[in-house]
Amino acid sequence: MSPADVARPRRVRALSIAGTDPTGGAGIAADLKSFAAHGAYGMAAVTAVVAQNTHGVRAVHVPDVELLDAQLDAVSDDVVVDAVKIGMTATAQVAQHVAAWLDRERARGRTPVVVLDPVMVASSGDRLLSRDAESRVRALAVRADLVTPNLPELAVLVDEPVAATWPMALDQARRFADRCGTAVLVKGGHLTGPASPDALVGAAGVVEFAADRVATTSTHGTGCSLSAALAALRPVRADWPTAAREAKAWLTGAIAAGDALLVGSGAGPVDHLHHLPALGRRPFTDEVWDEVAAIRSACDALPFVRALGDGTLPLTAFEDYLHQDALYLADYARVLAHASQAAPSPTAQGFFARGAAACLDVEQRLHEARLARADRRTGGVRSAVTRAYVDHLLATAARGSYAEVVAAVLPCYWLYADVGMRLLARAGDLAGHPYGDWIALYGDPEFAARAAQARALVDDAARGVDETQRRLMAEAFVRSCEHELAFFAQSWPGPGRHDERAAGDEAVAPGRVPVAAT
Ligand SMILES: Nc1ncnc2c1ncn2[C@@H]1O[C@H](COP(=O)(O)OP(=O)(O)OP(=O)(O)O)[C@@H](O)[C@H]1O
Ligand SMILES: Cc1ncc(CO)c(N)n1
Repeated sequence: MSPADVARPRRVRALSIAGTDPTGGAGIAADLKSFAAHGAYGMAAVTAVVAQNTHGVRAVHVPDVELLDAQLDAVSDDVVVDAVKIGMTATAQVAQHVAAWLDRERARGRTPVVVLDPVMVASSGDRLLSRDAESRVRALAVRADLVTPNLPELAVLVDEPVAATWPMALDQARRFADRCGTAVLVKGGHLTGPASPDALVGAAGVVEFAADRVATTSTHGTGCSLSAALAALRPVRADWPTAAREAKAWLTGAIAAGDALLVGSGAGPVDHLHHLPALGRRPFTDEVWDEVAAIRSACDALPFVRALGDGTLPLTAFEDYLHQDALYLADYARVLAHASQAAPSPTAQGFFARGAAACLDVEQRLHEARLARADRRTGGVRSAVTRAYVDHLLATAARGSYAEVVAAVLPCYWLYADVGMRLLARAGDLAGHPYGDWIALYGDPEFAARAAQARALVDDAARGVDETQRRLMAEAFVRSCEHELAFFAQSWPGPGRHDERAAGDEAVAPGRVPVAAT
């Protein structure tokens, strides 16, 4: 036995033994997607090659059973299988060979969870199991831990007419479960009416899983997908009811999301990955960086930023800016502390806590060294621009989610690292540069690395949220970028200065001189 067999696997090793569907909605393709959607490592052995699409089955080829045996042995000679899902067996011989393989696994002391979806007829009405194979499928059911028939399949298994009502179906399931000693998940997809319930019928009684019927034709492969989900989940869930409740809720969502796939013009497939909306999307920060391209160019073009870079900025304008920045950073630090408090991981918690401390420490030191007048270091009046930015951040912290807050605080890292890097590259040698200390601080690769870490945390947050939240994150980010632009612009003494300041400055505290008037 290899060390890998002894160690606990990170994922359930799940094997599908089933037929194919080149359009990916049913059979092995559906099983593998369903395994992945439930965190399992998927494997597959092909029983039958089926030419089918969302309209129906065109041709079926069942390879020699020797090839099936060889596939199954290739898997079990090499891999410990934790869960097996058996779908289309096609012929009596295939069903018999799968049963024999299960017996060989048991003889080796292996006891994978076995879910049997007794596929007999496709949703299109085409037969997928020869009639003489039906008794062999019953023999397979005896070896399974769970059988998942739809109503017509259940009728065949008990050799009775198709149940006309849900109570009749439950009664058939009860009798079949007793007869073969295997739990039955009877599926209500073929009922008519506003509901599509399933029920688990076994030794522990009947557990029903209610669900509204989704008004859709995207139900191709629902049975395959459900049985594969059950196989993937059972090894890592306490019992069948827990696994079934979870699989059913997931499947209902997958059915509802199926139409949007636009796959085929018949009965379309379900969206197995509907619960992972961020999958395959561009990272959030790439998307919003493009959204603020105009703001970034406007920042670079600001007379204030250009003059800061080439050293021609009047010192009073720089001090004016730094003073507002000190006032800003004091509140920004509070918002970072809030992000730390709400953070979902120790990494994020530590990052934002250190960020809060750094604002009050490293960056404030620049202000203290720079701002000769003590009243500008420790107090003073926020300009309207500063207040608007801080109010946006504080409001986001008060009302928004963690994801929105981190999106709102990101521009302060990222835009500064971006501007700083370019100013440093343009200035080249900072020796003798009047604002060399400022440029060195924000142009530092160390600061760029912190901005990159902030970006990664924002992308982590974006992966876990729905579309509405993602939009709110983008809004918070863009708004902060707009405030950053206005913030740089506010201290420019000449043309190009944002002039909303004079009109909207914060009320002057008694005895205080407004910044704009100094
Ligand atoms: N329109 C629907 N809305 C919600 N759930 C549905 C709908 N149709 C089927 N289901 C669910 O999908 C699962 C499969 O049910 P169904 O009885 O259709 O099995 P099946 O016939 O084996 O599926 P397949 O279409 O793969 O052959 C069950 O959980 C059932 O309740
Ligand atoms: C291969 C295969 N298995 C199962 C079904 C039932 O949907 C199907 N259509 N095709």
